[in-house]
Amino acid sequence: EHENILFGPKPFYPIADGTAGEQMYDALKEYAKIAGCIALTDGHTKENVLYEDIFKVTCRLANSLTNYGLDTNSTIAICSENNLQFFLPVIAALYIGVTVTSVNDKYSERELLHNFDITKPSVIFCSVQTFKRILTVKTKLKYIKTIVIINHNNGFQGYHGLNSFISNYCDSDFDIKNFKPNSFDRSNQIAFVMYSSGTTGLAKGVMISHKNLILRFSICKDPTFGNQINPTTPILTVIPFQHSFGMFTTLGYLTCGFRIIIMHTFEERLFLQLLQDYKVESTLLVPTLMSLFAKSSLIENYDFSHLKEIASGGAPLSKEISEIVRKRFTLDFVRQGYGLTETTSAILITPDTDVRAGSTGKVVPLHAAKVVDISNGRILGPNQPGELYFKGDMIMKGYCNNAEATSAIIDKDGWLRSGDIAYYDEDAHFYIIDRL
Ligand SMILES: O=C(O)[C@H]1CSC(c2nc3ccc(N4CCCCCC4)cc3s2)=N1
Repeated sequence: EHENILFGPKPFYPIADGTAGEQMYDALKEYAKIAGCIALTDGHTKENVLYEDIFKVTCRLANSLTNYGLDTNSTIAICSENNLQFFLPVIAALYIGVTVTSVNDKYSERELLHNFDITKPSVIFCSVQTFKRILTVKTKLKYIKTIVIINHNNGFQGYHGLNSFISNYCDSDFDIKNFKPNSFDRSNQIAFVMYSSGTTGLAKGVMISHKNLILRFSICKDPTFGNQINPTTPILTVIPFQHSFGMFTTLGYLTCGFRIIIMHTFEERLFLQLLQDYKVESTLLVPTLMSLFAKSSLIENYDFSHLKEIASGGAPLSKEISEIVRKRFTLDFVRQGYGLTETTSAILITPDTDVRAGSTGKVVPLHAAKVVDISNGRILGPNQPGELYFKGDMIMKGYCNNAEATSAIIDKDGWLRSGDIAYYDEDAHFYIIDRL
């Protein structure tokens, strides 16, 4: 009965122990020892944040959150555009098992109210830019205890900035040498709640466990499906951190010690200038930006000799656009990944040595896929289109407080329905055809 079920290969490295918070802590502690090792660079302001800064601030912030009264039953929200501070509350929460829910920084108050109604966060970490909307929403929701403005040191209008929150709640005798992330059951503890409309219209809360997340950490280090682990490797990303694609790729990059150049708004000239000036080796794009580069007249003006890969995700990428961009950047291949919010991150990824034009890749380690005939439920063989199903430890725990919607998408054997029509070729490379 394993007929026509496609399994990913063994992981290159065995799955590491510990929660996602413990694994992140170990990685940051390691890179913090490399003097001057840069973690993040703001592509707009050129400001840098070092691994040792992130390590120190996240440990102090975790201690502050604990003293504020948060624990593994608590949820915090992050509502911010891409910036250098975005991951500080996220990582601090991972250390102590506080659940993080990330909401779209472009959302209206009504959309924010709907999302917060699902997750009921007690503290909202926002930016100067989102503060006004968050303050209005807070006045309507009694379970929100306070707001912290992450890209402001001292805060304003009676609310703390990141530094003033820490100096107010961190142990006065805090010594980082004594700080340790909490240990808890990584399979059950919810690390994130992300929002997805799934196969219906209404936004639901997707529960991602620490176990789901450490599988992403493992895959991003896999030489075939991810990147080589060379600290300081420059990566450029414009993917919104608030969405699964940007959140889990960037967290993965931090566990690899990469130098991540970030943008909060896409500007073509700046993007190309950053690729050149920082000798970027890999960059993440979405298909709309791939199409823009397919038509761009600026590419010839820059030197991309260090660029090894362009990787696309977040939506299907046409073979034509992929080929045009590959040639224009004189690359051997453009890599693709396919994932759903419900599968944490990419569950199909082009293996870097075997990229087929138009294919979104092969099944990642420790997962399985099958293509099902929607008329009779039979599992199909190669080159026969049907509905894609997935199974494995990146499949979400379920939808927040919505057992009915969960059982509608994950069956009793743990197979998740994708809602996408696809086929695979004789060598198990997958091709997405359409949305159901
Ligand atoms: O389409 C979606 O709803 C979102 C949910 S999470 C997601 C993806 N996550 C990832 C994570 C990584 C990648 N990569 C592109 C392929 C090259 C190697 C890995 C990076 C592609 C994707 S697409 N797509």
